[in-house]
Amino acid sequence: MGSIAVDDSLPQTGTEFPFPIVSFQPFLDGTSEGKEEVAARLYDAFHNFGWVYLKDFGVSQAEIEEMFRRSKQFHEQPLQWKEQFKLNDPSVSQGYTGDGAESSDPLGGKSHKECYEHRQVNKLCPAVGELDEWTTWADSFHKKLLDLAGHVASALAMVLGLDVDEFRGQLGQLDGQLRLLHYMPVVRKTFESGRNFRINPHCDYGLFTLLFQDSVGGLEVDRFHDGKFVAATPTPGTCVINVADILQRFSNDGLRSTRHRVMAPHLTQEQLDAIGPDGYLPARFSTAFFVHPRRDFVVKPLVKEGDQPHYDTCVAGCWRDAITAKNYKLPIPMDTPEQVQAAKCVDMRYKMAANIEVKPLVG
Ligand SMILES: O=C(O)CCC(=O)C(=O)O
Ligand SMILES: [Fe+2]
Repeated sequence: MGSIAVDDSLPQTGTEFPFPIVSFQPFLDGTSEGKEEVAARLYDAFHNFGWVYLKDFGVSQAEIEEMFRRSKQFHEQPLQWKEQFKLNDPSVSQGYTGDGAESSDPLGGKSHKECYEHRQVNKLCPAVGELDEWTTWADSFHKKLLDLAGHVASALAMVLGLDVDEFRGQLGQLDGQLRLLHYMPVVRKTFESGRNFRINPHCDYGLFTLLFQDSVGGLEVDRFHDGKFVAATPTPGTCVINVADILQRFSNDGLRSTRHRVMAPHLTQEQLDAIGPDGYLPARFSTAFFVHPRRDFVVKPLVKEGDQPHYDTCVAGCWRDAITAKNYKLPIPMDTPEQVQAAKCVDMRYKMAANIEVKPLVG
C-alpha cells in the first residue's frame, strides 16, 4: 500500500485487537512473588502489545456501575446548572467542561463531549447534600481509585526496573483527577468529515491514567504513534492503564505514552442502516482517572549509560498547568522560570503531536 494522508484515515475505525488482560489480584495480595508476576505480565503487555487491560483490581462491578449511574445523573442535569461549576483554573483542575470546549488537537479539531472533573477540592462541585450526596460519593470513589493508583505506580516502577520505595518517595503524594465523561448522541455523519472526534487523538499528560468504558465502544489506540489505530473493545470487569507523558519523559521512553482517540462506535451494517446517515449515534460514558505526581516533582529523564536524555527537564505541576490551560483555552501561567520552561516543553509536545497528525502513513 502506498502513502495515504492521515486525514483520509480519520473516519476509519480500527480493527479489533487482542490486548492482554492482566489480573492485578496477585499484586494486591502483597506477596513478593505475586508482585513480581504482575510486573512481568505488565512488562510483556507494554513491550509486546503497547497497552494493557487490568482485571481484579479491587473495585467491584457494582462500584463501577454506581460510578456510571452517578456520571449519568450529573450529566442529565440542565446545562445551566452544570455551567455554574465551569472549570476555570488550571491549578484547580476541577469542574465542568461543556461540548467542544476542551480539545488537545494540534490542528484545531473538535472533540464532541462534556465532562466533570473531581479532585476532592471544595470548589466548583455540587454542594454537600445536593444530587443525592453526589460530592460525598465522588470523594469516596476518588479515594478508592487513588489507593489503586498507588499500587499501579509501584507496579510500573517494577516494570521499569526501579527501586519501588525510592520511586514512590520521589513521586510523593499522588494527585488524582477523576474525569466523568459523557459523549452525547451525535449525528452519524459528523465524524465523516473534517477533524471531528468524540475525543481527538492525544496522549494523557500525567504519570498514567486508569480508564473505564461502558459497553458502547469507539476507543482506539495508536500503539506505536504511527497513526494506525486499533479498537480497544469494551470488556466487562476491566479498566485499562494508559501510560502518560510524565512517565514517558521520566523513563526516557522506557515506557511509551498511550496515543488514543474516541471515534464512532463499531456498528454492524444492520445497525448503521437502522440509524441512517442523518441519524444519531448512541451516547457513550467513560471515566478516566488521571494520576499525577506531587507538583514539585522534577521530571528529569533517567538516562541509561551510553544514552542521551530524550526530553528537557521540567517541573510536573508547571507542566500540568500549562497543558491544562492550553487544552481548556485558559491563560498559560508564565510568572516563574519553571513555568516558562514547562511552557517551552509543552510547546515542543504539541509540535511533535502535529507532526504525527500530518505525517503520511506508510505501509
Ligand atoms: O473516553 C475514553 O475512552 C477516553 C477518554 C480520554 O482519553 C481522556 O479523557 O483523556
Ligand atoms: Fe486520554
